[in-house]
Amino acid sequence: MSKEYRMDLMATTMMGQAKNIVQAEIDAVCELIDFLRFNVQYALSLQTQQPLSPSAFETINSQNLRGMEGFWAAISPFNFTAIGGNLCQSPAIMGNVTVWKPSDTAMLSNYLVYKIYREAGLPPGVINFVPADGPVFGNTVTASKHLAGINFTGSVRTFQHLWKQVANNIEKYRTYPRLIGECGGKNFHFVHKSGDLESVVNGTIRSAFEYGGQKCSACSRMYIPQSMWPEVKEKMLKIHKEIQVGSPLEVETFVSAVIDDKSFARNKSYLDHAKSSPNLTILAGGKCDDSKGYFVEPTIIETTDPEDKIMKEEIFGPILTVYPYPDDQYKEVADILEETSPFALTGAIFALDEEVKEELIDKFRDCAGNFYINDKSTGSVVGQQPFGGNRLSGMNLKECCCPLSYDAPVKGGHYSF
Ligand SMILES: NC(=O)c1ccc[n+]([C@@H]2O[C@H](COP(=O)([O-])OP(=O)(O)OC[C@H]3O[C@@H](n4cnc5c(N)ncnc54)[C@H](O)[C@@H]3O)[C@@H](O)[C@H]2O)c1
Ligand SMILES: N[C@@H](CCC=O)C(=O)O
Repeated sequence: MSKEYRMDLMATTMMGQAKNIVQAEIDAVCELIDFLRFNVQYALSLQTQQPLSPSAFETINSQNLRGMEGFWAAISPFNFTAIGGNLCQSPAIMGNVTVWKPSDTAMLSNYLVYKIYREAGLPPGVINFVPADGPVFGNTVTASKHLAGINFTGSVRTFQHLWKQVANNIEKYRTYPRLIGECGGKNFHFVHKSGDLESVVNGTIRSAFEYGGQKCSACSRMYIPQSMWPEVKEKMLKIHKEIQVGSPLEVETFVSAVIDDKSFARNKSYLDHAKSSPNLTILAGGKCDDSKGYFVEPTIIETTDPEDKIMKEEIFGPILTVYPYPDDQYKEVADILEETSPFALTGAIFALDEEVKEELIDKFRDCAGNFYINDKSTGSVVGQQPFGGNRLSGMNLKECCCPLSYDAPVKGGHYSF
């Protein structure tokens, strides 16, 4: 990809989706290129999987991969330019036609991705870029008898709605549509008293607040031993004071506005809940302002109730809630975590005690599609930490089914501002 296009992809992602320059590069350039490279290599490797031919002198058996009849609907979220560029092109690489509906709030960068594909030689009619209202698009594609599949990333609510629409129309289709959905999360950091304090502090600040907590993998709840909390809190509050909130176009900005008015209202409702609930104390942030841009302060909340709704529901903004627990009760608290939320996208444990580590890995095996050990819950790299959620977060469809995709060194999560 030319330097000009890489710059344009970053610029459109910064302006349209309010990513700072670092986050825009990770997403719109690096991850998109990684997806393109990975998908081609993966498609080629699928071709090599052939059935047995036990008596090759008499019979040669073969299996050919071909595109499906009809079209795939690719429906993408606002938060990653690379995800839009991936959802539409991965079915196309396998020989399918896709109709790509970008998010209403990521149109500019996504259109540029489409133009780059066309300029790179993609024939007309293979990937069809169709900006549209979500429900109008959903109603239209699920009513078509030619629907071959849906490649969706976004919220649980939208995916379940689409699934129901397909079920209601099931008798109309020429072929059974394949449904692929990767959805939301309520990602956790679970700290044991043997965890490395600096990794906890830096990893949690990054995971909770990079891109304003609008990565599907962002940490939004943390469980920490009471003995560690005072020092971790002090260090986190110190870093919090240095976080720059502002325009994504300013190079020192760490957190910018959330994506739109709906997101602002959702974030505000959780801040209002925190202000009125006796179980919750706002330690830092807590304000929001939509007079110019939809700004929500990076917020750290402490809770005395690990089952408060703020520990269960996806907020998708820069709001982190921390539950300090009695040090000797980590097993009981792990049980609570396991049951608290219907999501299971990403999670991380911070523990250096080998026995405890093994115990927690086993305990949380179904709580996260991507599981991190002594590292933050965000930042998966294509081909290195295959991504996909469990339970309501997704279908765990990754190129590798290993539930423990990443065992990082203890210092792996370090970061300096
Ligand atoms: N698991 C993952 O890999 C992953 C990655 C990124 C984002 N997400 C999740 O995505 C969500 C944030 O993205 P969002 O706000 O764009 O999600 P969303 O569900 O609001 O929208 C996703 C897409 O669906 C479209 N849509 C909305 N209603 C529709 C309908 N009735 N029929 C058809 N399409 C419809 C939207 O226009 C958009 O293009 C969060 O829940 C986040 O966790 C998950
Ligand atoms: N690759 C991203 C996940 C994408 C979801 O929004 C991460 O792990 O940070």
